[in-house]
Amino acid sequence: MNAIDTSNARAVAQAIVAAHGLRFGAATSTAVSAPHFSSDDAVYRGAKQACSALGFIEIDAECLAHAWRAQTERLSQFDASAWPDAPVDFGMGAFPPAARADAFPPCPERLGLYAVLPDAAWVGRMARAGVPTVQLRFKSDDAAAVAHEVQAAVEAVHGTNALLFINDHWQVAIAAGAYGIHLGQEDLDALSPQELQQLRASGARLGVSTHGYAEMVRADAVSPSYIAMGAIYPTTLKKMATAPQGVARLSAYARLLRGYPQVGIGGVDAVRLPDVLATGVGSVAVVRALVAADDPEATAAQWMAAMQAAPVSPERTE
Ligand SMILES: Cc1ncc(COP(=O)(O)OP(=O)(O)O)c(N)n1
Ligand SMILES: Cc1ncsc1CCOP(=O)(O)O
Ligand SMILES: [Mg+2]
Repeated sequence: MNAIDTSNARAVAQAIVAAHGLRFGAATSTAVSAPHFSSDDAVYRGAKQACSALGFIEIDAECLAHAWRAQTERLSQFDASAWPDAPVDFGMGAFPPAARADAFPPCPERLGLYAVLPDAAWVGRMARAGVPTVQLRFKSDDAAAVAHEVQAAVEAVHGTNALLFINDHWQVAIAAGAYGIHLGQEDLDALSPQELQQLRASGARLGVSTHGYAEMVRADAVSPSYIAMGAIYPTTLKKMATAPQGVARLSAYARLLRGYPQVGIGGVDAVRLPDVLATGVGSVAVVRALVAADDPEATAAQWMAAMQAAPVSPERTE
């Protein structure tokens, strides 16, 4: 490792881009404007410049830059090759998160194939096909229709081993006794402290969506049962506010979040599945790969076999 002058932000930026440009792609120059610096620290400034050049959005470049500075202080040296991956450097809570006093109830480390489904009939169908984790993602403002569909989904998994998460409609899900609830960042933001407390007290598992570093830190603050990361690839199912993350970033996220059950989602198909599994995530969530398949049961069986055969990433066993 060549010694880098850590008082020289430009040298820090160049060293980080040189070490990680191939992996994260894109950067041809460190001259990309970093719109705002919140500190004068040269490692922070150089890292923010580098992470911006590597294509990270502002809030993630900011988050990463602080982590680079924290890592450098903690190790008493700057190592451009060491992409930050210690939760403590991101200001996260104690790991493993399941041991925290405020942790949501645990769920399996490897949730396996995770089918995200539009109605209770699909939930029952995939649960009976042996899919280990299913989600009802029923988008409706009609309270009666939501209550009916959630109750039907809970009943649909009876007699199967499927773990059922309900997307968005957390109060209805608690009332119906669902295994867990999945919330996005906006859903979390909409909760009052009292509502978050009510959710915690319910005993339901909580999964949270994330789309980058800043959102992972936000998700970690509520100590959820699992963290979902995406969209990995382009998806036509949902309009995403952020660009597809790709597997290089997903691998970095998975390493940071080791200790959480992890779910990768967004645009995964049979061809892409091995690359996603190689990142170490213990679960892959899909909509179209199952719902639009010619034979959803056969497709689910193939995917489950592929996921069973995937080796546990060494990073997950450290
Ligand atoms: C497993 C899983 N991951 C992510 C999502 C997306 O949740 P959210 O960001 O709240 O968006 P909507 O699904 O509500 O449109 C998910 N549902 N499941
Ligand atoms: C709900 C959701 N959240 C992030 S990507 C996505 C859709 C995933 O659907 P598909 O697997 O068909 O791309
Ligand atoms: Mg949502």
